[in-house]
Amino acid sequence: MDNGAVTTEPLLPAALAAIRPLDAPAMEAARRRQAELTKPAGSLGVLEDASVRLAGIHGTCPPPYPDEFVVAVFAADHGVVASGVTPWPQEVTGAMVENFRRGGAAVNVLAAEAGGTVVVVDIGVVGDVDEDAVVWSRKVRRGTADLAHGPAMSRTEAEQAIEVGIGVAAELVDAGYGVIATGDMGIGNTTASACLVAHFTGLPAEEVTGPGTGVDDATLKHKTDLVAGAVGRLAEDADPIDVLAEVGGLEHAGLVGLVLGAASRRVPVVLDGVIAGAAALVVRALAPDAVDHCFAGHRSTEPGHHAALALLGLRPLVELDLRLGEGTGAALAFPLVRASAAVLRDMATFDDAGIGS
Ligand SMILES: Cc1cc2ncn([C@H]3O[C@H](COP(=O)(O)O)[C@@H](O)[C@H]3O)c2cc1C
Ligand SMILES: O=C(O)c1cccnc1
Repeated sequence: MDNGAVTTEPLLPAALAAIRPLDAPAMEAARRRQAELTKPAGSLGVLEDASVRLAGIHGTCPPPYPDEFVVAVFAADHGVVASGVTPWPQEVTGAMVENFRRGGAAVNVLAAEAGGTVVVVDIGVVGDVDEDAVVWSRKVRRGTADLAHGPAMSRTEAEQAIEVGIGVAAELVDAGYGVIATGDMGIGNTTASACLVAHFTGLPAEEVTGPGTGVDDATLKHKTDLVAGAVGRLAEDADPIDVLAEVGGLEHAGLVGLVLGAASRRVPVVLDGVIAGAAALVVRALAPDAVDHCFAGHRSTEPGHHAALALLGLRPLVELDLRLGEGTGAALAFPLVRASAAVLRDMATFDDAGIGS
């Protein structure tokens, strides 16, 4: 790592060892309590399911009410931009990091609306990025190599980036955040996402490659062919971290670590769009129980996100045709997760209210 950080004990083995299935008795208690609350059984729909999941993650019913949440935006550049998969220049990644720092991006606005904080992790932006309270310097390398022509990064770099994510999760949990939302910034990252989704779902590139920030038909065809070619280099049973190194991004690897780290501490994660969904597929391959600690904040219009959520078995909390990333969909969904905890904690039971059921 070129940030001078000295890695001591690797964090990944300990995180994987600490991840447990959801707590079945706490989930059963939450289901029983939902049935006793003053409403027809099941009438709060997905909110009831969310409250049961929260109880299972925390191992208590009612689960703690999450006052605060943080969006951890992992930012990195992608060598595949040189292959013409996005209309935007690479410099936009670093420029958006400065926009996040100043509070001017969509995720800043939407996180603030929901009472959340934004932290940006430079895990691989090409240009120099200054560190402060908002932007954390954790560069593993300055952008990936072009995945069209060979591995995006080495396995060691992918592992380092996962370690960064686990470390960030630990810092955020220690700082008291009760829910962590995922965010991403990286011009070109919908191409790497499509590769990950195609590999892990086994679906053809045409079904999981989308326009990203918006490309014309010819560019979408080129992007799709490029994804098919890159995924074709991977053995079906390839090790998930090798897959990440071959066709993923540094922010994907960071997000893998973030989810694993949060799950290992029994802290819920709200996933954002296709970039988070692609990272969660790597998580699923490494530690399936960690996926149960996640909520799908929303479903983006990118086709790969539909495919990823289907395989993850996660139902999106909102569907608003967003196609931005940054953590915007996760920030919008956080109040729903919080509301599900409030229902379990605050609603009266039929007994309390003296209403016969
Ligand atoms: C100004 C701007 C702000 C963004 N915020 C998130 N993204 C999103 O778009 C990019 C992925 O799309 P593609 O693969 O087509 O390049 C990522 O940076 C993602 O975070 C943005 C993109 C732009 C241009
Ligand atoms: O689904 C997303 O998060 C997304 C879609 C398009 C571009 N950037 C992100």
